Amino acid sequence: MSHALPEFRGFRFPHIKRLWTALCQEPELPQLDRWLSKTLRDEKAFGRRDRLYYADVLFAAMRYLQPIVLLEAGFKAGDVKQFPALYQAEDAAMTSVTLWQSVQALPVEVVLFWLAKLTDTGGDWPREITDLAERHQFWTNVKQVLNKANMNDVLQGWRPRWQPLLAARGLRSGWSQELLHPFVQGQNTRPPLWLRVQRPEDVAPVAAQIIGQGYDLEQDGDALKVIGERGIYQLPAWQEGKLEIQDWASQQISRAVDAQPGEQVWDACAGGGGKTLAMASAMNNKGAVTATDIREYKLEEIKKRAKRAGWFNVRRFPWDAEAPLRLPKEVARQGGFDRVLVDAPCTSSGTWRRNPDARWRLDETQLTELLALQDKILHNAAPAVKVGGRLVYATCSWLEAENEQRVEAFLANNAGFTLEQQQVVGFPHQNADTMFYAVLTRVA
Ligand SMILES: C[S@@+](CC[C@H](N)C(=O)[O-])C[C@H]1O[C@@H](n2cnc3c(N)ncnc32)[C@H](O)[C@@H]1O
Repeated sequence: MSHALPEFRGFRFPHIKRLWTALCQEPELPQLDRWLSKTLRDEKAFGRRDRLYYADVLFAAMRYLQPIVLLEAGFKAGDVKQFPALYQAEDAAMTSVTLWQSVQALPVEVVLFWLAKLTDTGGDWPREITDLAERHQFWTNVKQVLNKANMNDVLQGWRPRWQPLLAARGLRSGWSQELLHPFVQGQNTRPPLWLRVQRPEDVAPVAAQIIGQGYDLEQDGDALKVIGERGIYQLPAWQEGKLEIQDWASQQISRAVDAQPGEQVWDACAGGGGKTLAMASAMNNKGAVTATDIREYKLEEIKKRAKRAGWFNVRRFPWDAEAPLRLPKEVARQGGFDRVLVDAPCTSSGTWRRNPDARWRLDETQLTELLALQDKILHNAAPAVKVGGRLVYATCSWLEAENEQRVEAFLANNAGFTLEQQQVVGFPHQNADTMFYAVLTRVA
């Protein structure tokens, strides 16, 4: 299930090389989707299909960064038997910084060669590659030795050091052995586009409109899954504000909050407001949603989106989780919020399918900092929940350390809360991102 690329055609190489070389000028591992939207906007000579093609190639290369670097190192070392040991050792020492430095040092044609092998893409070979026969032979041999060493997954861009983390997730969530391998492979495929319709009465007419425009559509309850997403912004339903793009796993988190009309709800880490809007939808302009975030500019996005959707009960202000929130008067009067969502900053490991560069950023330092931040946010958000109210802790990560272990740490210090349920939702059970939520009740 590798990410299928159209066959390489030599006339496209100069453009791929130019784009890849420009990408490698970035001093740090770049966030590819942002980089692409900025860069491709300036490529006036490209048509729509060109843009999609070049974006696909760069996305694929980003997914396979580590195997590309290490295959070249192994080829240069020339001892195929030692390749699994070399891979293990390099993986143990590699950080996002050293990986990116190694990528920057590789000739672009070498990147394309290994990318073609890893993704099973046929077509032309860059003419700069003069040792093709030896490279083909090395590839055939490498696959055999990795297979023998039970290390096939490294050719999916899966780091050996993630193996125990995935095993722990499998154990905790009861994923069968048969699910673990597709989970790894699935990291190299993009999930489809999921849409949320603002108002329940619009679901059927909007679905009919999307199908009428020639899209393939599947429904999971009220969530709509669109295949062949490109051009969705032209739909009248989109322009009329009836639709939001929101991953299916993310929709399940807002549903777990179960906001009711007339309640006081706080979205503590609201970001651009994906979940704020979903909760406002459920409340239908009755009661209020308070959206906060440390980054004030993100809250501006919520203002626009709420207006577009016709929700007038969303208020916004910055909050940086250094201390508990000063409750708005009417919330204080009722003893706190009815529901609080803490959608915490995390490694985003559950979004690797969409943002392939995020996987290479996951390292010990990043994780340690995030765990402390998650504890702090949860600890300082909790006092705002009224007795009898609900606290939902969520991440877009599948790592136990960011999820169940944070909930355990919280419960150990907050005896007034009980855990109702916790689970990972989305991929591999659904074709979506992978996310986690825990539902807690304040009992005292
Ligand atoms: C996972 S994102 C939120 C995504 C958002 N809920 C959505 O559905 O679109 C986490 C958010 O936490 C915010 N954040 C990071 N550190 C914070 C802090 N110390 N206090 C409050 N928010 C923080 C980030 O700015 C980011 O927007």
